Amino acid sequence: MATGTLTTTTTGAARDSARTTPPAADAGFVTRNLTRSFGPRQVLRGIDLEAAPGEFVALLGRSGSGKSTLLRALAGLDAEAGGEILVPERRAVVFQDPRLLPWKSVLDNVTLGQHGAAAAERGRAALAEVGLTGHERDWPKTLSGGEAQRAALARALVREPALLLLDEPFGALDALTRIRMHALVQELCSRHRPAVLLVTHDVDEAVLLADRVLVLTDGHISLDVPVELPSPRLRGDGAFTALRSRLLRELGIDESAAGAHAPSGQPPPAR
Ligand SMILES: Nc1ncnc2c1ncn2[C@@H]1O[C@H](COP(=O)(O)OP(=O)(O)OP(=O)(O)O)[C@@H](O)[C@H]1O
Repeated sequence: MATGTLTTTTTGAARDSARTTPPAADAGFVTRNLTRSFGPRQVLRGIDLEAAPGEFVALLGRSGSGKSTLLRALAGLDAEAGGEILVPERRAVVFQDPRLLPWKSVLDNVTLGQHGAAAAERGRAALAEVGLTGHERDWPKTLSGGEAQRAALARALVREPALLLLDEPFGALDALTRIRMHALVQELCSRHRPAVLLVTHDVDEAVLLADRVLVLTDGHISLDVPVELPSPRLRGDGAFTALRSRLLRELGIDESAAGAHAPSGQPPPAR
């Protein structure tokens, strides 16, 4: 998947401030001095980030640290964020709940906003990619939680995003479905190569899926580490465990309280 042209959004408080030089045009996304406050509380305190096209970045942080706030700013859903955001025009978001329109068929949800035979064909192809062939004419309420989330992924894919924003997309799924979704997202991302920002509270998930893991603490990126593990990545493998321990420490989570690595696929949350 090609990276789209980056669009610059200078938002919020920084709207009138001096503009900085645009980044290299091949960046996946860029933020400069990204800030966001809610009343007196400054949640994002000037975040500078840059991700390469096709890079899979996971964002960890304790509950309320501002992960979703950062993702919403990148999605263009927050007009009040301050600083500079450079993102491709073609971007898509998948949230924890699938947000399918109940009065539209699964296929019509996937192709929402797109019309004609070519759009329907792309929608059917995206549904096939997520294993939902045969469900095109179904109503969303007849899908299981995992199927609905796969439909939401298809809706994102059909837009051929250069940037895919995932906000705890597996959070509401049972352990087995979550493992299957991990495999599906890995496969789809290796095929389409969007830049990805995955917001999660799940340390194991971040280490399993990402090329790079960030930890958000007190409004700053307190840790930014590449995930350099042999493939396939195995929970319980020495390097996996070492990185997991480092991330848990950064999150201030007692490893014994977090438990051993979780073969059940239900890793400890960073809460
Ligand atoms: N619209 C809003 N109005 C007021 N406060 C908000 C708003 N959105 C977020 N916040 C506050 O900003 C902080 C960060 O919220 P955010 O949802 O980004 O955290 P998070 O790291 O994604 O948390 P979690 O892991 O629990 O989902 C929280 O204290 C939250 O209450």
